[in-house]
Amino acid sequence: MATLRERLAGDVPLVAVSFGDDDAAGDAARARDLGVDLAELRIDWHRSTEPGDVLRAVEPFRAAGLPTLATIRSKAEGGYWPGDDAARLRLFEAVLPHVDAVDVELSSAEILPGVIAAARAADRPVIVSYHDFDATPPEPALRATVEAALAAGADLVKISTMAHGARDLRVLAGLLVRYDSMIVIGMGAEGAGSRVFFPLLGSRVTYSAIGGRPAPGQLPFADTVRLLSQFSPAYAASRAAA
Ligand SMILES: O=C1C[C@@](O)(C(=O)O)C[C@@H](O)[C@@H]1O
Repeated sequence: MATLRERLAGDVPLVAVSFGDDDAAGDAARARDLGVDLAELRIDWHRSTEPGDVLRAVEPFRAAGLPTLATIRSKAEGGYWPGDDAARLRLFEAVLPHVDAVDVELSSAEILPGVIAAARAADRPVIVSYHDFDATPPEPALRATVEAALAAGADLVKISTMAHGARDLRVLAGLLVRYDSMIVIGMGAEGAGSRVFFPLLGSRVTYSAIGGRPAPGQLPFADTVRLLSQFSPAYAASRAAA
């Protein structure tokens, strides 16, 4: 079985679902049974962010054999992390050996080098991310963001911005034409098609929802699987083989 690092570097897009800690055991079992490729553990959604409690909520996903991505999203980028950055770095360090990859915002400049160093030490790939829940910045600004994330040591760069129409979708698609190792998402109703179409252009991960708290424009997991299977023979074959 390929490692998550190998799958992220491959040609077949992965379908992720985000989970909190409401019912980790049930979520992990459901995700495994449904064939979720990647469980994004939204630790900023957890009721307790004590490392021991977080590790207890991570464990069922590991036990189910699901690839895991730890995200502790800052409030500045739409998340709910209640603490300071020093505590966030400590939590990343505690969790890293127990997950397969991490996601950290480029804007979390104070902890970015520490998270990347800890991920390197644990040999885990790092997604360096950028979110804009209001708009899609112009292409030169987004290119500068991608370049900065790559310079910081990103294995993958994730750009997720609110898309208002064709112009924004073209800007976002342009990033996939220009760079490899990208995750690109157009959020919102007008971006929803990007969640199926951008993986066809090489975006490595698409995020979907099983109940819970869907991000703007996110499609249900079952719809994402159905549409991606229809348009990506490689994805359909990977599901058939799983
Ligand atoms: O950054 C992303 C993408 C996302 O915001 C989305 O729009 O699908 C959902 C988040 O959970 C994830 O961390």
